Amino acid sequence: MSAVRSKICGITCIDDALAAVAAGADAIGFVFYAKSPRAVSAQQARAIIAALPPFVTTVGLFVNAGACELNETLDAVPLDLLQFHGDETPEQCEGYHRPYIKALRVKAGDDIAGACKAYAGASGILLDAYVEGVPGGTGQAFDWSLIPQGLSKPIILAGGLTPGNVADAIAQVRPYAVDVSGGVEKSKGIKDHDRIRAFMRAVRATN
Ligand SMILES: O=C(O)c1ccccc1NCC(=O)[C@H](O)[C@H](O)COP(=O)(O)O
Repeated sequence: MSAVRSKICGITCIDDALAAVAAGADAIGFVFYAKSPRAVSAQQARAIIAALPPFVTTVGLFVNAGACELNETLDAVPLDLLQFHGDETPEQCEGYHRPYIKALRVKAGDDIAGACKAYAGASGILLDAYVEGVPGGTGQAFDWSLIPQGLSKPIILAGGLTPGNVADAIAQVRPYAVDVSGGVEKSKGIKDHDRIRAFMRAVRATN
């Protein structure tokens, strides 16, 4: 099995971004969703990305953003990958002609295999916890046994991951990548660099 990749999401400052990269994160995520305490402006994200060394994937996260708002962000911010975390249809996701991942908030009975087929153009599918009324960044894990084997897309596992449970999550799910936000924070939007390092050590120990 190839090494599991990692994304640290909800990055709001240069120091946290550099700490994530130094710890070995493959990608960092920026939340462009105003209702989140982790939300950043295009200017903030641009400044953080300008401070990054090469070979770090930058991910822009949107929740049902309008085309105008999303295109303005794309014009201002050098994003490598889009993450659609709302109810965006496959057609809407495809409409930006950029690599993207689609997030699914998982609850019992969801047809995850069908969703992987529906979002045929996605680079990957991010599986996150379903919490009524909260689109993401919940800090809640979901029942990983709900994830079927043999899905047609690379799976990014998210939702309540921490330095303490990520190894078990990888052993059980064998995802392409893991994604974390709250589990490596001091407070919403402020990352704890020791927890980032502990999380990345735990991921590397499975590789
Ligand atoms: O992080 C947020 O605040 C957020 C808000 C609205 C939609 C999505 C959001 N985050 C998406 C992510 O990719 C998070 O990393 C993912 O939901 C996992 O979060 P956590 O459970 O805190 O690790």
